[in-house]
Amino acid sequence: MNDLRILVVGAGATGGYFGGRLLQAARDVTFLVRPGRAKLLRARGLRIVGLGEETVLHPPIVETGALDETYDLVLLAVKATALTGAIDDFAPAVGTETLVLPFLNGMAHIDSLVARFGEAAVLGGVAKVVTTVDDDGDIRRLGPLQNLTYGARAEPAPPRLSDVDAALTGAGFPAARDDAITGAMWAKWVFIASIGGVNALMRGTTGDVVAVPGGAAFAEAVVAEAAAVAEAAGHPVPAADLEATRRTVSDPGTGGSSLYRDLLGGHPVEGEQIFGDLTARARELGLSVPLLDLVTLQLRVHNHRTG
Ligand SMILES: NC(=O)C1=CN([C@@H]2O[C@H](COP(=O)(O)OP(=O)(O)OC[C@H]3O[C@@H](n4cnc5c(N)ncnc54)[C@H](OP(=O)(O)O)[C@@H]3O)[C@@H](O)[C@H]2O)C=CC1
Ligand SMILES: CC(C)(CO)C(=O)C(=O)O
Repeated sequence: MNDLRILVVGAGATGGYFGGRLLQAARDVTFLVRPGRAKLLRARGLRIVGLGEETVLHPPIVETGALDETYDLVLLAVKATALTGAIDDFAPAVGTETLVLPFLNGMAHIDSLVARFGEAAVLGGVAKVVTTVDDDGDIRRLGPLQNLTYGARAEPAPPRLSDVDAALTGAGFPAARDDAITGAMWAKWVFIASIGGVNALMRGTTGDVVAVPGGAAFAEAVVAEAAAVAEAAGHPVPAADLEATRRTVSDPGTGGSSLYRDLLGGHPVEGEQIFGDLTARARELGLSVPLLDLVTLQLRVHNHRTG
């Protein structure tokens, strides 16, 4: 598996960004997209814009339903709300040697992927990037953060992981293998539940929230609830990561999460996967998480209203 053949499932904010960068670095990348996105990509190209950049790429694309070969690596970059359909759509790309690396926030997707493709095929992954699909359909960077970590969720790591390393590193964004990827995914989950919870409950950026009396204490209380669940579940967030999360939610300059952008845009949000799952685990572990329960309920109402 020297020249790794990569299928990026979803050419949205994360898949379009990291897949686009890999393409720029001359990796063998194909995008699996649905018909609407295919039409737009053919018409405009895949554009990465913002922060002074206007890159236009013309990636190879395959439309869902037309996949007729397997790939070495699948980068899964769909929202959790689209996961079930996406699994069916990319399944023909998964052969006996294929590895699947998901970018999704939360943890629930791992169970769905393992149930379909088996333990050995599914890597853990943490994507950090501040991008959105703008009104023109372009991938718009809203901030400089960009990095990707990935790794085997259990020992022994698949030997093919070194090929994944070779493909993902040195491609224009920081990328690194993490041998404790499950812990890293939990740490990211706590981070995204904290920032997303603060945004969703207060309908403001963390900057808006910490600007008012009581805002910083509220933000701290959301972080504490999320961190307590991770700890009780056996995945305590390392002190440095927790400190970074606390700093981020108390920083007046911090914007909003992708969940908050979806919420403001009136789109369905990943409420069950980021909050419902966390609060269900809290209940099983005998923890009380009243703020996270409120976020869960609020996002259920939002998703019910937006259909
Ligand atoms: N945006 C961000 O800044 C970050 C997001 N994340 C996480 O990454 C994950 C992906 O989010 P994000 O990239 O933002 O989502 P987007 O909605 O921007 O992109 C998802 C893309 O997946 C496509 N898609 C859905 N179903 C299928 C399918 N069956 N086959 C092919 N393509 C499909 C959608 O295409 P269509 O146009 O057809 O609907 C859409 O373009 C989420 O879990 C999110 O929480 C993590 C870090 C940062
Ligand atoms: C960490 C952050 C805020 C950016 O990667 C994110 O994951 C999101 O917006 O969903």
